[in-house]
Amino acid sequence: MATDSWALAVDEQEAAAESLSTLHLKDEKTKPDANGAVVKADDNVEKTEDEEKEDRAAQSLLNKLIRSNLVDTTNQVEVLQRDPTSPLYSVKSFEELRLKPQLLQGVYAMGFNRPSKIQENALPMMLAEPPQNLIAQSQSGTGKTAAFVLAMLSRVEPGNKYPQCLCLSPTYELALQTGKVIEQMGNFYPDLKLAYAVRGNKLERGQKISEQIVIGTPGTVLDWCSKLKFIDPKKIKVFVLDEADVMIATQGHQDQSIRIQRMLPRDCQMLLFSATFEDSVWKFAQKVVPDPNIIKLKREEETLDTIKQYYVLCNNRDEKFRALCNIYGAITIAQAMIFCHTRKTAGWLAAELSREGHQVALLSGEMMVEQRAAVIERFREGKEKVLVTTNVCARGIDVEQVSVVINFDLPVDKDGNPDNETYLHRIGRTGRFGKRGLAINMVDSKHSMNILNRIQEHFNKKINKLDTDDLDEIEKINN
Ligand SMILES: Nc1ncnc2c1ncn2[C@@H]1O[C@H](COP(=O)(O)OP(=O)(O)OP(=O)(O)O)[C@@H](O)[C@H]1O
Repeated sequence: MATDSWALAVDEQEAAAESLSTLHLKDEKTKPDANGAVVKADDNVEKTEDEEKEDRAAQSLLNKLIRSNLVDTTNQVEVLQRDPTSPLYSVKSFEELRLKPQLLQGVYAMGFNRPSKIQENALPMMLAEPPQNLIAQSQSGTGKTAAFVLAMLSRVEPGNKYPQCLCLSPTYELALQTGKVIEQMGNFYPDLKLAYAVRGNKLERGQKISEQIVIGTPGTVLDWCSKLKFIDPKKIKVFVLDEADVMIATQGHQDQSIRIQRMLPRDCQMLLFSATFEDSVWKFAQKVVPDPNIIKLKREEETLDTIKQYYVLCNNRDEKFRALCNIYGAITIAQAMIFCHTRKTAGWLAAELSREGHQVALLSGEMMVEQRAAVIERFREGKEKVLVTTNVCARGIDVEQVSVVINFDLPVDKDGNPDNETYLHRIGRTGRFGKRGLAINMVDSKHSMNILNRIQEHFNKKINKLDTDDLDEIEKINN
């Protein structure tokens, strides 16, 4: 039958997509290295960062695992109302939202005192009557998950034993993280139950789900709504599509999400969240969220204004290492991050630095996400003083207390051109953390000198030469 064949195709798509997205999570043949970090046994293959597929889902999970509180931002929220003539409400306290007492209790029990920047505008919109649709974009850690969980919990009726809120996540692991927030915030609803529609969660055919909130990945949710009929989509009141940017990066998820959305009643509230908002996300968002209100919160701009930048001229990798040791010998570096172009160089450098007696942490692409989160956590706590990493691993991770950044290799894109954006992100600071910083670039060829010059021109900021054989000169840079 036609329906069976597409359901089968969906199955296959999701299985393929999930095996891709869990690539970094699988325990491959691993062995602990000198620092106790786990690295794959066969690490001899030279892989450039560009060959390492950027795994957005893994990155997103990593961010969630290492985040302990809200990312504060001074940028203004941009609001586009569906009906521009209606007054725009924003709230400065949770009390103003007139939440059910048990929900307010849950919010306070989580330690939230006041709404975050995006929540100030998003919450009144999401809780309005009649329900309104919303597309919201803000960087990771600004309170999106907490906002839509609150919206679901305020609409759910625990007395009704069937699914009323449906939340789509790109992966099983991300679904679990959101599930934890629902459980925490919904802690004071004794009858509230949560079901995970994820691969491997098998139910008997013909069964109906009694849980009021279902969270899952698109393929399985689609099966549960259509082929298996565990969920009656017509009874869904709130539909959340989380991490839309990650979602559309996975093949098949976009179509599946749209198919699910088509089964929902017209008056179902549709909410979509994304950390970024490139064209493809925007197009997708418009397909799944009719008549939306739109909220955008710009990322804090990074600048090089408070950073002293230097370069060191070397002939090869060993000389770069010696220069690094000289720098360490001359100035006191509380904590440094060192970026390498390949995993292999990163592994080699970490081992050499350990041999020299440094406490080194290595962040490498083949580590499982949880292990990477643990390494970052230890580094943040100051247990290690040097973090050696490739760019792919460190993308999007802020370690605010790092004052020295060393580009052991300069950032280049896949065509070998300077990657200015990555340079800025590695070294730059946002206004808020405007502490002075020090950046040292290692140059080991004509080609890398050319890259450095182009970076210099791009930012119109001078990068001074540093002679690492002259200890007095090195000492001066730290003043
Ligand atoms: N109003 C608030 N007050 C204090 N802490 C909050 C508030 N809202 C959320 N948080 C906390 O801030 C952190 C980030 O929030 P949240 O996970 O909702 O952000 P997000 O934008 O969904 O980011 P991500 O997509 O990475 O999860 C979490 O630890 C959360 O518990």
